[in-house]
Amino acid sequence: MELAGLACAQTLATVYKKDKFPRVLVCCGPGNQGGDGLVAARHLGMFGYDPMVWMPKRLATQCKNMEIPIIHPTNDMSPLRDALARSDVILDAIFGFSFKPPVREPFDKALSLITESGLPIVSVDIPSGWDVEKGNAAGVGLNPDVLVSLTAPKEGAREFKGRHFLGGRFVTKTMAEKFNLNLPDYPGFDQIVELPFAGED
Ligand SMILES: NC(=O)C1=CN([C@@H]2O[C@H](COP(=O)(O)OP(=O)(O)OC[C@H]3O[C@@H](n4cnc5c(N)ncnc54)[C@H](OP(=O)(O)O)[C@@H]3O)[C@@H](O)[C@H]2O)[C@H](O)CC1
Repeated sequence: MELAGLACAQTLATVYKKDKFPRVLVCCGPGNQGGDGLVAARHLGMFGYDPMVWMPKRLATQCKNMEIPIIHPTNDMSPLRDALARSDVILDAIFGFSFKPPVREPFDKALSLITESGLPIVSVDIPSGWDVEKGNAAGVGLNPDVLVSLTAPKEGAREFKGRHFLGGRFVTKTMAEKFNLNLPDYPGFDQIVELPFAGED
């Protein structure tokens, strides 16, 4: 989770510079992906961004220690609406590969509000509301500008057409060979590597 969260923070910081996009709304779901989001919020704070966290339950000792404001949603969406109005970019850490449709409350309204905000979105591992195999087949998922796949790109991300990064630099050569993962090398000591645009051969 630590390396995954750092990769998410580094991806957002690579694309959305803090002088133009200082205020980051990190939307955290109820699973491990939400945990990645909290770790990313802490790293973004260390990078000098102004992160804020929206999440469904109290997982956030780290963020409290760093005085990162946390919005605990109820079914009332006004706190999220207000937070979106005070943000420059969104880190989508709501659902990852364990998402199963249909989207349940309060996330159904949240996904619509996030889309309606028009803010740039960086999604973690698989855009929230997309199926890990079938992509946005249900048509209810977010349409992010940037995706950071963790460990390896998922089948459902094949149709993603934005800037695509790979993070989670913890796959050993043995594991990569065992699972036949054809992963690119990471540059230097970076925790992320940008993948060729989907349209490029
Ligand atoms: N790829 C890797 O090697 C790593 C991935 N990481 C991150 O972890 C997620 C997968 O974590 P997991 O906890 O298995 O799943 P999610 O984070 O996707 O979320 C599951 C929770 O979401 C709830 N859920 C599922 N579907 C819905 C829905 N339609 N509406 C509302 N809520 C939903 C689900 O609730 P249940 O009641 O169904 O259990 C779970 O609470 C992966 O994608 C990466 O981001 C690791 O951190 C690092 C390695």
